[in-house]
Amino acid sequence: MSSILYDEIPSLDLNDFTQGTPEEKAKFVEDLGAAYNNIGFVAIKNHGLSDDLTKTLYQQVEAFFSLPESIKQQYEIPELFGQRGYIGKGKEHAKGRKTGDLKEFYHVGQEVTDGDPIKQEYPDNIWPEELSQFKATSLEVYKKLENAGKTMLKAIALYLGLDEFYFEDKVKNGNSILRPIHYFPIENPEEIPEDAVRAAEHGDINLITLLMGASADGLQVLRRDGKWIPITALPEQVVVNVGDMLARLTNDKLKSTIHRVVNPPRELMKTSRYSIPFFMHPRSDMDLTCLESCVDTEHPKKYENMSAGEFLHERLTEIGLKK
Ligand SMILES: O=C(O)CCC(=O)C(=O)O
Ligand SMILES: [Fe+2]
Repeated sequence: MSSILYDEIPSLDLNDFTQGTPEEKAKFVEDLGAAYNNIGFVAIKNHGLSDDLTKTLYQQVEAFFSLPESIKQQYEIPELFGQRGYIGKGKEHAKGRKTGDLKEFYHVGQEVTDGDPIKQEYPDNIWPEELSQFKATSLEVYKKLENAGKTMLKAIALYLGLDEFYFEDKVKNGNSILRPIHYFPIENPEEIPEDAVRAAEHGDINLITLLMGASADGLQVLRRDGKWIPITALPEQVVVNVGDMLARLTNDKLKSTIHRVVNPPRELMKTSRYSIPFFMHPRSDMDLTCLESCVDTEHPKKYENMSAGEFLHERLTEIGLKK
């Protein structure tokens, strides 16, 4: 096993995998595997999201979070445990913490349209009436990121020595979530809890995360030697990282790296930050039992057998979204 200490996250071109020669495709798989084995994050270009679509979604998202609190609250439905719609300021906290993060966000989930009975497992999406393009734009971005995620999972499967299509049926109509986030301005820093941060250090729950907008300052990843590395993605790149479900499946061969979003310096406290992660989840019945190929005497099995649905339920309770 290699042990590279990256100073920044590696950059890859998804076209090498989808349109490249067999050599380019193999190199993509090898580079991706090395990056996920070491730091758990890469930045990719040619992910299929156009600049225009990205811009339109950001514009809709900024307009939504600018609505009066009383309107936004109409889209917060407690019975949904934050699975769909608006989730207000300070509601979510990282696992093992009590102080809420300095953010508000909105969850858009899977729209099942092909008669798959899994539709009954998912609550309906909630759409803000005030914004004419929010629904169409977020669903279009959802599809694009889901497709890019499926391609990344093909490369991951090959790296793990599995069939290229190993994940295909597991993520079909999966429980993925698109999450536009607003890290709101802090008018009076004295009034927030002393240990409150934009997003406290955490690992993501899902298989992989595709993050639009990580080019804004603040996102950092924890390197194996304990050093925090800032993410320096370009505007046209999407950052793709390993989540806890994929780490479980691979017995930590692929690393779900701890990351956080730090507060801005005091003079910038009154500014907003936006980001839009797409959390790629499988269907709830996916078995996350460690792959046999990832367990040996040097790497004893670390995780008990669990389905994706069981793991998700456990984690949502730990982060304050589910009671
Ligand atoms: O806002 C970001 O850049 C990252 C957000 C994040 O890590 C998360 O929501 O899980
Ligand atoms: Fe995260």
